[in-house]
This record gives sequence, C-alpha cells and structure tokens, in this order.
Amino acid sequence: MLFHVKMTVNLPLDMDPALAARLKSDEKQLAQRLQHEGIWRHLWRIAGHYANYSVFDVPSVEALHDTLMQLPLFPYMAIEIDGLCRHPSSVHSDDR
Ligand SMILES: O=C(O)C[C@H]1C=CC(=O)O1
Repeated sequence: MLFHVKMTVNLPLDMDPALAARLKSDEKQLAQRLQHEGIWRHLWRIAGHYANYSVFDVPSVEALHDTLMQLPLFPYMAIEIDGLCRHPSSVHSDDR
C-alpha cells in the first residue's frame, strides 16, 4: 500500500543543539535504511520549509503507523497522510 505523507518538523527553539544534531543524524540514518529497503519510496524537501513530502510503501496502515512512530523526530513532527491508489489515466501500470 502506498501512502503520501507530509512531515513538518517543529523542534523547540530552546532544544539543546547537541540533542537536535543527534536526532537529525539518527533520523537520517533510519530514513536512508528505509529508502534502501524500499519502504520509504520518495523523500522530497518542500522548498522553504523544514518539511518533506514522502511516499511510503508498506503492507498496512498499522505498518505505516509503526514506521512513523520509530522516527527519532516523530515527537516533533506534524504528520498528514493520504492513501494512494492507481489513477485510471496513469500510464504506469507496472508501479505499485
Ligand atoms: O528533514 C526532514 O524532512 C525530516 C526527516 C525526514 C528525513 C530525515 O532525514 O529527516
């Protein structure tokens, strides 16, 4: 199942810079692992925002929830999710 996910990160202004750096580094490591595993299919920065548009390929809504909750920055994110299905006019029949 494919899901379009918008993540907006809001780190507290008074967060310890070392903690922020560690969370970002841990987040990058997990994000890259999930991309290599084919779970995090797309990751795009939204220009001008500390936010991204992503596409996840997971077996269920529960799997998406569990994946997002693992993210080190999860406690500081506002997340919006839309489920995706094939558009009848799409020419890409081989893509899930
Ligand atoms: O930077 C972000 O958009 C937040 C998050 C998503 C991947 C990652 O490395 O950090």
